[in-house]
Amino acid sequence: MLTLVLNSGSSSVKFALLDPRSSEVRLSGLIERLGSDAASATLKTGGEKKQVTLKDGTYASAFGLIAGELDALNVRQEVQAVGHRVVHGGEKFSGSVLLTPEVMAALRECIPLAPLHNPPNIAGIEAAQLAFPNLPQVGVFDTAFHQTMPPVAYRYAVPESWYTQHGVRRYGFHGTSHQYVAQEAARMLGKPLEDLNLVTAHLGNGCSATAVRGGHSVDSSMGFTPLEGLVMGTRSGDVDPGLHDFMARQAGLTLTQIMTALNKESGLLGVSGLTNDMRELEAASARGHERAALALDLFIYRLAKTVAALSVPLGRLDALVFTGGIGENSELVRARTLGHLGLLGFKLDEHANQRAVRGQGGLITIPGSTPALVVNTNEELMIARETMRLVALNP
Ligand SMILES: Nc1ncnc2c1ncn2[C@@H]1O[C@H](COP(=O)(O)OP(=O)(O)O)[C@@H](O)[C@H]1O
Ligand SMILES: CC(=O)OP(=O)(O)O
Ligand SMILES: [Mg+2]
Repeated sequence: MLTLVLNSGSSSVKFALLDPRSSEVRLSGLIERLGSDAASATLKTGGEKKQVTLKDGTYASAFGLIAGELDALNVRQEVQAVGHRVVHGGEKFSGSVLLTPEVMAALRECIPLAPLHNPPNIAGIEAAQLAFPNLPQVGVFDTAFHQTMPPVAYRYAVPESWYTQHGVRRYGFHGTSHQYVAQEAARMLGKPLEDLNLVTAHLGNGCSATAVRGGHSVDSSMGFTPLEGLVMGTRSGDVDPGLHDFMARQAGLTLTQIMTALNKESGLLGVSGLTNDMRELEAASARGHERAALALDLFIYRLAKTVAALSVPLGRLDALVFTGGIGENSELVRARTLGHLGLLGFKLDEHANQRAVRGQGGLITIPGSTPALVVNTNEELMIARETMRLVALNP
């Protein structure tokens, strides 16, 4: 029994074919530069990796390629369902759903809530429905896990009609990852999840941190859109809302230009003027590149402040969890973040921090410290499990 999991982004599709019961991954891949004529795919089967060029940059050819790979592996008959990551479910979706025509219509209504993420998600679903017309397709939302946030966490202090008429509230994202790593952290700590108060930090291209009390999200750093909160690769995170008007008047920018700058030209890239890639930034900073060093400082300082703020709804912090490409791999970001957080009782174990590389994870603090740990996220496995659960409920 296999599930195909798809994460369709604005210029890439990540996919994995896996068995949700054994967690075995049969095929995985990343199709990049969609929308251009230089689209290419990196595919992994077993231990082998190969690079393929697409005939054009459309979603249709991306899904044609995936279907072709399933045939080449002779596994198409074993695939029972397709699970999709959907970033924004608004207030309509508090859990995963079968992607019926009615649900697709409701998803289109959520486009204004996540203009950068939802359109490619929807395009990916439509292409998958054409490529695999006989398979049930399920949507798993980034926002679902955060539906347990109380009003004090999800409301903004804006006129009430903005919320009641336009759905302006905080939603939270990366929920699948926060939920998965919270469960794994409980397992690694040998304690029931119900008894644990955790802050989980998902640090990838998009970054967010969540307060998880007894396995439920009670607050998160991302809000109405995936732009709020932490400093990210190309996103600013929190800024003064007054600067939109100021930059429009002062620099003559349109709202679209301002939003593009905040989403795509800010964050690590904007401050360093160099790159949004944490590996490159660390290397440049080590060579003495001052703007790279500042970008790194800002990223870490803001992360630490957010972890401290998210401890407030928990009352007591039992552990901090690092995950995502940066959280799992950057020894430096973890060490320096904990360095800011002595007041919460964190004491780094340098050797453990060096050992905690992708594939291993584990505790990175010394005995007597508030525990901090590295947990490798697995959004694909969570989506595959959710997909099979939904399919079993709707035979
Ligand atoms: N060894 C490493 N050291 C520091 N940062 C790393 C390392 N490996 C990956 N990263 C960073 O992880 C980020 C990408 O995270 P990832 O979770 O893969 O992204 P996405 O959100 O696209 O899934 C990039 O900034 C990348 O530089
Ligand atoms: C919600 C979000 O920021 O997603 P990503 O990290 O994939 O950009
Ligand atoms: Mg990610």
